[in-house]
Amino acid sequence: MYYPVLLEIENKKTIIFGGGKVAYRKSQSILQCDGKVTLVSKEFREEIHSLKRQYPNLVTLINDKFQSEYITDCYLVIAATNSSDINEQIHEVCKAKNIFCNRVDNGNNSDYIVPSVIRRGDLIVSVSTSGKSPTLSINIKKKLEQYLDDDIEEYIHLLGVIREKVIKQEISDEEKKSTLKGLVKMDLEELKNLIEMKTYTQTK
Ligand SMILES: C[C@@]1(CC(=O)O)C2=NC(=C\c3[nH]c(c(CCC(=O)O)c3CC(=O)O)Cc3[nH]c(c(CC(=O)O)c3CCC(=O)O)/C=C3\N/C(=C\2)[C@@H](CCC(=O)O)[C@]3(C)CC(=O)O)/[C@H]1CCC(=O)O
Ligand SMILES: NC(=O)c1ccc[n+]([C@@H]2O[C@H](COP(=O)([O-])OP(=O)(O)OC[C@H]3O[C@@H](n4cnc5c(N)ncnc54)[C@H](O)[C@@H]3O)[C@@H](O)[C@H]2O)c1
Repeated sequence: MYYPVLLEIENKKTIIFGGGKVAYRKSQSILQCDGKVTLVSKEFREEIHSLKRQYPNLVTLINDKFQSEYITDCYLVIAATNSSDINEQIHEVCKAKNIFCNRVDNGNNSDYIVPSVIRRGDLIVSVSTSGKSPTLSINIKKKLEQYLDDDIEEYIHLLGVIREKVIKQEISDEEKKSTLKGLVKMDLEELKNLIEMKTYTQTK
């Protein structure tokens, strides 16, 4: 059974074997999170060359086929070749080196898998079917997107600002808890008013 987590990957290196469509999509999502990627493949899609031009310091391309020596000094590995034998070999090397490997061709045999994600500023909604149907994950994500208000990003930002101030206040833990619970019953305008009034114990 998979354990859901959020990883901090800023400036950390992920090695991706493969230079095709999936390697490209995985590279994009890592770069969006400020991670670094090293791709190893004999061929790279044009979009991958264009990522390299866009992020010259974060993307490294190695023109070679998989070799176990490449799996060193990295945080994560993604086995994204179109050969399940090679992906299996990559996973075996990772196991021996205690590095998490995502096998893109086999959701039952990966150390981690990647969910379909909605982001609105600091809000992250992840949807996974534990590898059973990525297409269903994408469909559920699209349905959930319709429920998120346009101003949710600003709303969460203000909640974060006020929460920090509430936590620093010299009031009892009980008062803090009830204030924080009250905050999420307020709407955006009410949060803005609270910030202007600088009284953070007011709740609904
Ligand atoms: C969510 C997303 C995240 C991402 O990749 O970043 C993701 N797949 C996405 C797209 C997508 N995947 C596939 C298609 C083609 C349509 C189709 O066949 O359905 C498309 C659409 C496209 O390519 O456009 C096919 C597919 N996917 C996997 C296999 C192999 C297998 O099932 O064993 C095959 C069959 C390949 C074949 O036919 O041989 C495996 C995995 N794909 C996962 C994640 C993990 C499980 C997630 C979950 O638990 O639901 C897992 C297990 C491993 C992993 O990749 O981490 C991303 C959408 C991002 C978004 O738009 O939100
Ligand atoms: N996880 C997902 O979301 C998802 C989605 C679609 C397909 N898939 C699976 O992922 C695999 C890859 O899909 P794709 O669309 O990227 O395929 P693709 O054919 O576009 O790319 C495969 C890449 O692997 C490289 N490669 C082959 N042998 C290699 C080796 N020994 N060392 C390094 N690189 C090597 C090729 O040069 C090519 O760049 C598919 O076979 C399928 O099983 C997964």
